Formats: sequence, C-alpha cells, structure tokens
Amino acid sequence: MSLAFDQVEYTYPGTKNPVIQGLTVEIPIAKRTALIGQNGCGKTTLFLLANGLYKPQRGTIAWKGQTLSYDRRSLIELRQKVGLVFQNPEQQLIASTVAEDISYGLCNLGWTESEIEPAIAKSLAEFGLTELAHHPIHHLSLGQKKRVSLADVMVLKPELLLLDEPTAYLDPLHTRMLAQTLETIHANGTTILMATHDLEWVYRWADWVIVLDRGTLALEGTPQTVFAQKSILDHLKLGVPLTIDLISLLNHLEEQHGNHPIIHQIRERLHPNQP
Ligand SMILES: Nc1ncnc2c1ncn2[C@@H]1O[C@H](COP(=O)(O)OP(=O)(O)OP(=O)(O)O)[C@@H](O)[C@H]1O
Repeated sequence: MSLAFDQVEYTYPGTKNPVIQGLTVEIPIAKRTALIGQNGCGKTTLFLLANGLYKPQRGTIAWKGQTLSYDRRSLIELRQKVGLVFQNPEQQLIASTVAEDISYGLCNLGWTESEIEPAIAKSLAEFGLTELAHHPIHHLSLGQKKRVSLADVMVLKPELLLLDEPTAYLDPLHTRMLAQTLETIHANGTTILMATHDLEWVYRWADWVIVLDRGTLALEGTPQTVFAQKSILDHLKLGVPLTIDLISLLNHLEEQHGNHPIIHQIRERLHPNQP
C-alpha cells in the first residue's frame, strides 16, 4: 500500500461537522485509482490531508506504513513523495515564469543551481513547455497552466501523484493529451489517484475506484465491480457511465439477434482503458 487512512476524521476550523468521518481507505500501489463522489463529499479535503496540508483531528494517515509527522522537514519529504496537483492552477503556480515555477520545489529540496538547470530543461521538454519557459505565468491559457502545475509536481519525481479534477475545463484534444501524459507517468512507475466527476473517464482509465459519500467510504473496487452496483450509485446520485448501459444493451441485442458485425463494431468503440 502507498497511502493508508485509518479512521480519519477532519473538521474545518470554525465549523461543527466533520467533512471526513471515520474514513478508512488505502491507495493501492502502482495503480490508477479514481476518486469519485458528489460535490462537497470531501475529495479535495482528502487530498489536502494526504499530503499533510491538513492534519486529522482523529485517526491516522500513513505513508508506506509510517504514520505522517507534521514537522517542517517531514512535510517537505512527504510532499516530494506525494505530489498534489490542485484543481485550480492559480492555487499552485507561484513564480512569475514557467521555468521559475518548475524550479521552486527543487530549490525547496536544497538542490544546487547546476542540478536544477538540467532537471528543468528535461521537465520543460517532457511537458511540451520548452517554448514557454520564460513566458509570464499570467499570459498562459488554462490548459498550459494545468500542464505547468503537473510539471511542477512531476519534476520532484513523486511516487504517488494526486490529481484533483485534472480534466475540468479541458477541451477534448487537451483531455486526450493529458491521458497520454498520464499513461507515460504511470508506465514510469508512479501511482496515481485522481478525483474526477467524469465517469466515462473513470471507466476507461482507472483500474481501481474509490467512492466517497459525505466523508466516508461508500464503495471501492475495480471499475467493473463498482459500476455493477448501479442501485447504490443511483442512490448516491452518481449513476454509472453511459458505456456500461450501452454494453448491457448490446449484450441484450446479441442474445436476441446473434453477433451482428455492427454490434462488434460498437463494442470495439466502447473498449475500456483508452480514454
Ligand atoms: N476552508 C473550508 N472551511 C470550511 N468548510 C470547507 C472548507 N473547504 C471545504 N469545506 C467544506 O468541506 C466539504 C468538503 O469539501 P471538498 O472541497 O473536500 O469536497 P469535494 O468532494 O472536493 O467537492 P467538489 O467535487 O465540489 O470539488 C464541503 O462541504 C465544503 O463546503
């Protein structure tokens, strides 16, 4: 296991009710895990707990079996291993140019300039940002800012990447580009946990799904097993991906009319794991 929450409770200061309530869940190592749940169920809060920005009032969070410590040094180490990409890049980007922003985390880790420079050049190339290296951050499009946010985190080579709704506001082309980038990141050995409302993406991309409901674990499992729980997901007002409904319709058609070539063609288009 990479990260494990054990009976975690978190209440925002000045509020009465916990938004994370007795949450016990583990993020499986080396998988692509999707975190889903209604608006306000606690996904972002879970991420902020996961990389130590918030500290639970009850319960424990452990990274590779070791309970988190909240002193400055431990947090810097944790945030190198557990990288968080915020939903809104404005919360992430702090420097004035792209290259400076990517260098920020490495400076914090105490890298020297001669170590930082090649790492930045590599990162700029990997994320298609070389031409934008010296551009002011505030001139970038949202899609470009999201790419810089991801580069900021990936330059630290985290073992676990937390992505908070990374496809929000991306057009189809940039969503596909993100999917390819994430494939490379995952293939290079990084565990990914992504919060998203896009159930089609979850069905095609994830190999593990965690469903949160009002700060507690409602369901977890492979996309196939989780999305088979249609009545629970309907009750949680999440529903299931359209693809699942279409597949059951195709199964029904096949039973009645045999394996027609068009059914075969539609099945190919619906094939999972290819966002
Ligand atoms: N700083 C804060 N102070 C008080 N309450 C907060 C704060 N931030 C979030 N909350 C509340 O905590 C709950 C969980 O919010 P959170 O942002 O974690 O949910 P989420 O699942 O990420 O939502 P979404 O899908 O809309 O992004 C919500 O009820 C929210 O209003």
